[in-house]
Amino acid sequence: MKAEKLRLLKEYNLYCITAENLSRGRSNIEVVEKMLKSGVKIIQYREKKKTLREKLLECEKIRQMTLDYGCIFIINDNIEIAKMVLADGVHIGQDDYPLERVRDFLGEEYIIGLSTHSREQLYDAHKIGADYIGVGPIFKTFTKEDVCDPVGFEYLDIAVKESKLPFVTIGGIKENNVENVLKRGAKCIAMVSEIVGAEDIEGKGRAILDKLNNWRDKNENSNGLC
Ligand SMILES: Cc1ncc(COP(=O)(O)OP(=O)(O)O)c(N)n1
Ligand SMILES: Cc1ncsc1CCOP(=O)(O)O
Ligand SMILES: [Mg+2]
Repeated sequence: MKAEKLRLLKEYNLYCITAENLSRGRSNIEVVEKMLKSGVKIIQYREKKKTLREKLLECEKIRQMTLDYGCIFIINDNIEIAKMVLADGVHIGQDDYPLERVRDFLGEEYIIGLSTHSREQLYDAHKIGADYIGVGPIFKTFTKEDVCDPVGFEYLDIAVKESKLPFVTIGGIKENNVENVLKRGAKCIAMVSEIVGAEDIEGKGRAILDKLNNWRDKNENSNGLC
């Protein structure tokens, strides 16, 4: 079950993250509905400003919606909400609860993703039992308030060569620069503002999924990896 979900993170895929403040007046629920209709298979709920009660109510709804569409549901930071709504997993950063404690709290079936910004953190993530890692921010981004400097392609190249875990590339990635990231070997791509800020979220999601699928077909066929 978990292995099947993790396969989605290993493949060419679009990993969509919510941000109501960038959603042009649309609610997280409306945005998630559109993401799901576009065919996205991994959604993270990331919400920094709402109360726990508000977040729980939204996550309960999104849990049901993602189950209806066969989409993985990851919750950022709020590990207790993830347990309450039976999400598929959580995403934590270097300053959040230690991964070992999160694993104790959630158990083996939950997916735990960990943000990494350096080779040292990548190896640590393997050691402490992360299921996948975040690699970024690749480019400059204004979406995250306390973001560190971009790690650029230098760390992405390390992750491509040395990560034994699935990795999700994040930070400043858009429809018009995603190929630069794919060229370095990234497969699972996270986007926030590009998706939630699009006038036509469904169209934008489909266009990026098409781009990833075309890239996969072209490159995996020519490498004889299919
Ligand atoms: C897929 C993915 N990668 C990185 C992050 C960032 O997590 P974190 O460093 O904990 O920062 P916040 O998102 O909590 O501000 C992420 N959320 N998802
Ligand atoms: C949550 C997060 N973690 C690292 S960069 C980032 C935000 C990425 O947002 P965008 O895709 O809009 O640049
Ligand atoms: Mg965090």
